[in-house]
Amino acid sequence: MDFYELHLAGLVRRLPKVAISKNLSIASFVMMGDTELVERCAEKLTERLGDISLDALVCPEAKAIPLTHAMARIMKLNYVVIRKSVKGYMVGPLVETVRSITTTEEQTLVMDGSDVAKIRGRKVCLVDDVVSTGASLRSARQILDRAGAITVAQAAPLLEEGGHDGEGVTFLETLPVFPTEK
Ligand SMILES: Nc1ncnc2[nH]cnc12
Repeated sequence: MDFYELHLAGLVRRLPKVAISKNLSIASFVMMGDTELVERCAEKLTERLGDISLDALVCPEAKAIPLTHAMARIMKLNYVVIRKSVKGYMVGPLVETVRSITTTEEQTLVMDGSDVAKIRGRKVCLVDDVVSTGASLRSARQILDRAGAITVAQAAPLLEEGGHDGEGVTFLETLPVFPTEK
């Protein structure tokens, strides 16, 4: 298997290249479970956000949850996770059907009603692990708008090349994409 050597937040990781189509391969980046990488990225990203005034962090489930938790600890904030399905234990969930611009697929995003109450009228930073096309950030902003939150910042350790232009996203490094080897 072919690998890409990622240098991020002072650490090095070997990411397996995975074909996502006949022509395109990505370097698979899964920081969830990598304690050292999560903690280091949290420190660097928090530093890079500077002294912006925030009331809470928000992330989509699932890969960005540990990073968001680590950042929230440093910033002494709580955080909200945008879920992908309604759970029986939720109280008055807010459900938003989003359609990505790049695919025609519909996706359901859900925020527990008690989480909506925490961020309504509040300033939040949206956190993800890797920003690719920007579709997932866009969808997340859609449900945040409906929840009445004010998204004042967006942050991710990696910005994948060839997708989102990075404008408005605080990031640490870019991640290349590759032609699929035949
Ligand atoms: N390179 C990547 N690795 C893991 N998840 C991703 N989502 C978008 N790009 C990704």
